[in-house]
Amino acid sequence: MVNSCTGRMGHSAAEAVVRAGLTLVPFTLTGYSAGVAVSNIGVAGIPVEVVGKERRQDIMNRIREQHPRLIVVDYTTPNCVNDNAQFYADNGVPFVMGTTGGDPQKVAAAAEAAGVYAVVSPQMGKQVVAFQAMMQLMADSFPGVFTGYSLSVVESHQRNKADTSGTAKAVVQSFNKMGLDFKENQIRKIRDRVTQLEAMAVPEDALDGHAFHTYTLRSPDQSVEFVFKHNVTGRSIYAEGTVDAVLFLAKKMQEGAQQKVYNMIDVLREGFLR
Ligand SMILES: NC(=O)C1=CN([C@@H]2O[C@H](COP(=O)(O)OP(=O)(O)OC[C@H]3O[C@@H](n4cnc5c(N)ncnc54)[C@H](OP(=O)(O)O)[C@@H]3O)[C@@H](O)[C@H]2O)C=CC1
Ligand SMILES: O=C(O)C1=N[C@H](C(=O)O)C[C@H](O)C1
Repeated sequence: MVNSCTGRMGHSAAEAVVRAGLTLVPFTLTGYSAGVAVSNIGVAGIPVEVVGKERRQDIMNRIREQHPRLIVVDYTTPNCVNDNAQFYADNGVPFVMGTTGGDPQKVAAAAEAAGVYAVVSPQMGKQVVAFQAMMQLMADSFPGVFTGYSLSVVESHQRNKADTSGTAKAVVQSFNKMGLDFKENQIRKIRDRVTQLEAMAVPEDALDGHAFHTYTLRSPDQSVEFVFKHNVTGRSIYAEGTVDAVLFLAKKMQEGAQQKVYNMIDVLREGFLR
């Protein structure tokens, strides 16, 4: 089940689910209430019924009965991510949480408390996850290595992305361990199209779907500069990674693994890539 197929990322993930030969549950949640939402949307030719909050428990009861091996994928919005995670946990349903914002620790805690399997990650793109893991490794191996250096973080995304990049926030935590004094609220968020086109060189056809990240570190005397950059256009990298996370969870469930909550670095480490 992918929530929400009405959104860009949810739709793309649902298409990847179908491409991978998995069964897409023909229901998806929406933030709208009854009577306002479109009642049906198509994903790769499959009609998917849009379900408002007032019906979500009834529909979830039906889905759980019909699909005992159900796994939910969530790409919704920062303002409902914690409520959704609690809903899945309360229903004992394993989930892949790709939605950023909200309180990711609470998302993980909800799954943990309910004993529900989950992958929670602000970044599903495997190669970007590998970069994240590399930064974590560097921080763990050489804590304080960049003490005294300055850091600038710039992230550019489509105009209607509400929150600051969850990926940038996660990478900043590693830089903090490396000795860089930098707060999440110092991340420069670019959402205006002119800057995206002119300063960030985002291709025009990717303005509605891109994730450009640049991390620049400079020594106190400005004689040394490090630049780490990952620029993504479109959404396929995340959609394919989402399917990997779903398959990884299915395997963990089958094995009855003791650990319940994972991130994408765990998925990568297990070599669970298609
Ligand atoms: N982990 C990763 O690798 C990635 C994460 N993301 C994250 O995914 C999220 C979604 O991004 P994107 O698809 O671009 O955003 P969109 O705005 O396109 O989609 C969000 C969708 O969420 C739905 N929604 C809102 N409230 C609820 C609710 N209460 N219950 C169910 N659905 C709801 C909306 O549907 P409606 O309008 O019908 O209410 C909307 O279609 C963001 O947090 C983004 O940062 C994005 C890319 C990669
Ligand atoms: O909203 C997006 O588009 C993305 N969100 C994630 C984030 O907040 O880091 C991942 C990627 O940047 C795309």
